[in-house]
Amino acid sequence: MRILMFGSTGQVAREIERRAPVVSLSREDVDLTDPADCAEAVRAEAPDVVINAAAYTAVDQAESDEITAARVNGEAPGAMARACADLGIPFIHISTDYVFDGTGDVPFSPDAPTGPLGAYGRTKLAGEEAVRAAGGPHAIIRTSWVVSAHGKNFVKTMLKLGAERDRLTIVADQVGGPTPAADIAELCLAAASQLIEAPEKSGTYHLSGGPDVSWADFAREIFAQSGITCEVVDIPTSDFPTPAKRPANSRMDNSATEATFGLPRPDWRVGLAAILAELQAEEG
Ligand SMILES: NC(=O)C1=CN([C@@H]2O[C@H](COP(=O)(O)OP(=O)(O)OC[C@H]3O[C@@H](n4cnc5c(N)ncnc54)[C@H](OP(=O)(O)O)[C@@H]3O)[C@@H](O)[C@H]2O)C=CC1
Ligand SMILES: Cc1cn([C@H]2C[C@H](O)[C@@H](COP(=O)(O)OP(=O)(O)O[C@H]3O[C@@H](C)C(=O)[C@@H](O)[C@H]3O)O2)c(=O)[nH]c1=O
Ligand SMILES: [Mg+2]
Repeated sequence: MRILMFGSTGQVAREIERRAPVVSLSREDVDLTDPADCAEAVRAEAPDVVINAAAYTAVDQAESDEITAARVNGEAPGAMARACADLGIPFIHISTDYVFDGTGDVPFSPDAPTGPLGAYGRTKLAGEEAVRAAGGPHAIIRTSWVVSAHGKNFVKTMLKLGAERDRLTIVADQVGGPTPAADIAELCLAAASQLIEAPEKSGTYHLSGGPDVSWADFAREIFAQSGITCEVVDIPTSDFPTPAKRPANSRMDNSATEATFGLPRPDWRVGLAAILAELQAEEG
């Protein structure tokens, strides 16, 4: 299976590169602000499958830079997907819980109505719609709260802040599933190989780690597992103002993912232990 991947420095891209031989394109190779370049890269490589692991992920920054976010998260995936459809090859794309409005307290199913609260979610939703409209075989994998030993994420932020402070205030009224990038990489690769054989598996799927937790409880588990002494104080979202509004309910129903691709919902506490072990090994 010859895989072309957009992204190489990101959390998910790095975990894919660890697991499979891929031709990966960094920002220097192809900039996603140029959708026509993305399509040309697909045509030039003519692979068996394309995975898009690149995105504009700065949620607050997107509020004041929606034009760039829309190009990277909306137009570029659309151009990639159309190039794939022309070649008749599957396109694997990653999306987010932030396409939902976060109301209620039951897990969102893949066909639940969307209603993004901010620019990042709006642009990611536009990407999903463009991928579906391209009409080729595809998997849109929505995930949430991605963590790994590399890049920017909540685990790394907590390890840094927890070492500096003995008390942190963390929002407790946003609930979702932290998801190790390693598990997303596994699903992307499973979907890639299975869609080549079975394009009828095309659709939108959810992968989020379980059990669902608040950011505050997630922080507590990070400190418990890493042996850091830092008190976590629950606060409401209203006490942590940010440019972008975030969904209160990020719970996602993973059942279709397990039924279709055979991958069960991962336990993020196990993934967290692996991430902390990797970070410790790097420190030497
Ligand atoms: N992070 C999270 O919590 C979540 C992420 N997702 C989705 O998962 C996917 C992977 O996310 P994750 O691995 O965390 O992403 P990261 O933020 O770790 O990495 C983003 C990647 O996109 C690349 N990129 C950004 N802008 C451009 C551009 N203009 N041209 C080329 N490359 C660009 C970055 O390159 P460079 O290093 O050069 O900037 C980097 O490789 C994305 O689709 C994201 O929307 C979904 C839910 C949660
Ligand atoms: C650092 C800090 C954060 N928080 C809150 C803010 C926010 O609600 C929550 C998480 O902060 P982050 O900045 O990591 O959140 P954010 O960047 O919004 O994370 C999101 O990224 C995008 C790309 C996605 O697709 C989402 O699934 C989600 O992972 O923690 C506190 O309450 N106290 C703190 O000290
Ligand atoms: Mg962030």
